[in-house]
Amino acid sequence: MENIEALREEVLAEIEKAADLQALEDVRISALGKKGRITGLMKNLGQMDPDQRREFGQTLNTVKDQVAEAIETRKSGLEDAALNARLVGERIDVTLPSRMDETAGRIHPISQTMDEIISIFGEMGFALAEGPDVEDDFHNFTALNIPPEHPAREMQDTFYLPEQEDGSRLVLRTHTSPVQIRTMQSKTPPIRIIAPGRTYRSDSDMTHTPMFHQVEGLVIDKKTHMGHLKGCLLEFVKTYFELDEVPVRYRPSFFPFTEPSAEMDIGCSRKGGELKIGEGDDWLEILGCGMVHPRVLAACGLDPNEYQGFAFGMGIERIAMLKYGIPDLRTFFDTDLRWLKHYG
Ligand SMILES: Cc1ccc(OCc2nc(C(=O)N[C@H]3CCS(=O)(=O)C3)cs2)cc1
Repeated sequence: MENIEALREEVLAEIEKAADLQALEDVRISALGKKGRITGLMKNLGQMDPDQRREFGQTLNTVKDQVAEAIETRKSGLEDAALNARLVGERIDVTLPSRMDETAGRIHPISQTMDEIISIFGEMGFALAEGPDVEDDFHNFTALNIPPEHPAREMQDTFYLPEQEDGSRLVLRTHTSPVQIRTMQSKTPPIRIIAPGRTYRSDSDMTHTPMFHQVEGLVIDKKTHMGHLKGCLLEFVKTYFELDEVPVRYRPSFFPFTEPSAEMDIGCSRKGGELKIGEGDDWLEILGCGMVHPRVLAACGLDPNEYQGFAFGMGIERIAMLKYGIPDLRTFFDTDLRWLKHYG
């Protein structure tokens, strides 16, 4: 029995000393394998008398279990150590700057502004509506109560495409209003849409480019009135400029497609050449708006006695210039990467 105890101590010591999984496996084979030292003792059982065999056998099984358990424990320890060694060796420091050249793409300020405005009105229940950039005379002018001799139809304002075979003239739309016309022709009220997109006017100076972006909105329902218009637009400017309160004022204006028409200003301060929205005693024009003219409703097949609506329109470049402090409109389209990196 003493030599079983001596062998147990010897094997347990070898297990503890095993420096890696292979060394441990070698100890296991040398102790418990077919020709192992513990297995070998089992062969002696045959020469013993029953009492001796029972006692020896129990002791031997106990030692086998203890050695097997010690091997498993040591194996788990070695596996954990091997895993930790890998984790340390293969650790990636995610805080290190990328080796990639940092010219990652950016969203253009115009796209950012449009997306934000669309999202704000989306939250207010407006659906996104789009339409063609090339429009016909009816959808871009006539249906909007813009009479034949109106200056907006002049060549110095509007881009005309070559005359069609039937003599009609197509234009590059001068506003996104045709989208609202098409919507009123195809959908039954209530209507709440926001119509963003490119618009074109034959203009070019520091505050005008031949192509620019607009977002217009339209609400058509029963008993809609100016209070709805003012509540809706106030909510928009508070959310867009991230202010709890924004002073606004409405100045009477004229657009053929709305009556009454107004321009909405927000309170701001320009002290020291720095523009601050929402405070001060100065004013900044943000958008135009008004109640949809009855003739426009009628042109789309809606009865002005049954339905009323309001509409508004804003220039995206103008809004983005305000929010991002961009001085020159033309820089939006210079594709200067330094500019895009700065404002993007
Ligand atoms: C059927 C329909 C009926 C009415 C509509 O009114 C859209 C409106 N737009 C304005 C307006 O002031 N727009 C300008 C703002 C700056 S801008 O980009 O130059 C164009 C006022 S009301 C539109 C569609």
